Amino acid sequence: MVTLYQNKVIDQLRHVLGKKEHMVSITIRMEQIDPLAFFSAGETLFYGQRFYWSDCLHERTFVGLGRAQVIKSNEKTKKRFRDVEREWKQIVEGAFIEGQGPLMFGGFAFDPLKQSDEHWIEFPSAQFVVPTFLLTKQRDEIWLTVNVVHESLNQIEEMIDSLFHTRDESDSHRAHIVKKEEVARDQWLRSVHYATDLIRNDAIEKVVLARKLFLSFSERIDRSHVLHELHEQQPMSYIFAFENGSTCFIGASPEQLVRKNGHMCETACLAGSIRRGHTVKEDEELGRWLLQDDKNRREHAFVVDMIKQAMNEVCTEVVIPNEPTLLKMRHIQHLYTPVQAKVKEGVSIFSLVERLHPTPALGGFPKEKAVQTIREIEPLDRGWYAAPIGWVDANGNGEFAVAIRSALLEDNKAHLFAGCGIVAHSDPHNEYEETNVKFKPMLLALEGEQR
Ligand SMILES: C=C(O[C@H]1C=CC=C(C(=O)O)[C@@H]1O)C(=O)O
Repeated sequence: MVTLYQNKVIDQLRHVLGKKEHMVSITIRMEQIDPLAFFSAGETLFYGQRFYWSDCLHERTFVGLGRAQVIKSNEKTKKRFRDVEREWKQIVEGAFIEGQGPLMFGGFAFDPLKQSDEHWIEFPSAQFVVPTFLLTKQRDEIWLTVNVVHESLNQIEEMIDSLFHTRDESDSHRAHIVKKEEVARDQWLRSVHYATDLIRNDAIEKVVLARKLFLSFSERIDRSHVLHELHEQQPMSYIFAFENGSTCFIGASPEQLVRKNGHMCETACLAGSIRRGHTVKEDEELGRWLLQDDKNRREHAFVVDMIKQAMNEVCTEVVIPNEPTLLKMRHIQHLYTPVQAKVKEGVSIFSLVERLHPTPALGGFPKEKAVQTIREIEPLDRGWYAAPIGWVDANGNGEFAVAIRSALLEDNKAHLFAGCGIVAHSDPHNEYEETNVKFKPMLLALEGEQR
């Protein structure tokens, strides 16, 4: 089987390498291969240059290994969205394509104006990569795309050899947690208190404040294993990982930012939360309470109003139900309102992302004031947490999730992030408990390391 793929790829490349276009992109159909196994197989050759994405409906899974092209922006304004769009168009136009074509994966920082801390040093305000190898699983079909810029046939042949010969490293040692620290807990509680004062004084209407949990492990964290745990434990989430040098941003988010397919697009309002119950009865009671609770309905309404307005500006046929329903994840339930619309001619996925980020579910309301308040009073640098992460294909279709329930992994360290929406009657201790529930997906996946 190995030589079959190798031969197919090499045969196809032999005919097209040396074309005058800058990048050659070919795609072949493959037999079944597990995307997580492919991610793991890339460890030897591509550690620090891998990504993983699987959407919440399991419609598409992407694994990227290596870097054929990188788009990067350190731009601190909204221009970063347009810079990425322009560069992506140039790459696609300059490529020789056989098959489905290249795809890029990446994301944006939450707030490039926030003073950055050293942990996020490898994550600029925008970065996307076109991988050398892209494995696509769409429904039950598997495709391998190879994007070549400089490599020779021999190099590609060796890489494929390595990828399809790597064994499953199930005998590897599991790292266990040796230290757990709540970062700036008291400062965060004070910030929540301060934010409620600002809101009561009409300086702002809603702000989302996040905090951090720091974990240190006995040895290097096995990223493939964490992805595996996230898949097992959070099957209804977007599962993502983006490696950049020695660090990896990873998570299991329930929140869609936007999906564009041709003229159609979708987004979702997700805000307002309560834990899951221990019994079916308790769970239903908590859900009913959430649907009727004024504070949570207010938090949710800010998101619906803002998204409605943003979509109406660039879309037609915007469909938004009048009442939220419940979205139940493993540890938490949220108020949820799905949105569908038809995009106006010429509106790209990048402009949708630019318009929507950050929704009041991650920033607050009004948007600019909320982001500025976060910049001033939140005791951490969010980096890529709570920001758009996702993919765009050669036709401009794609999907972005909001990167929450996430962590930044270093070698044997993990920084976990969780936040919650603060409105006038928020109680700092209840909000603190809510962040504990929101840490759970990443915490359990990382603790899975020691099971
Ligand atoms: C900011 C987070 O969640 C947001 C998404 C859903 C519900 C939220 C809430 O109820 O506060 C938050 O707005 C997080 O998980 O870190």
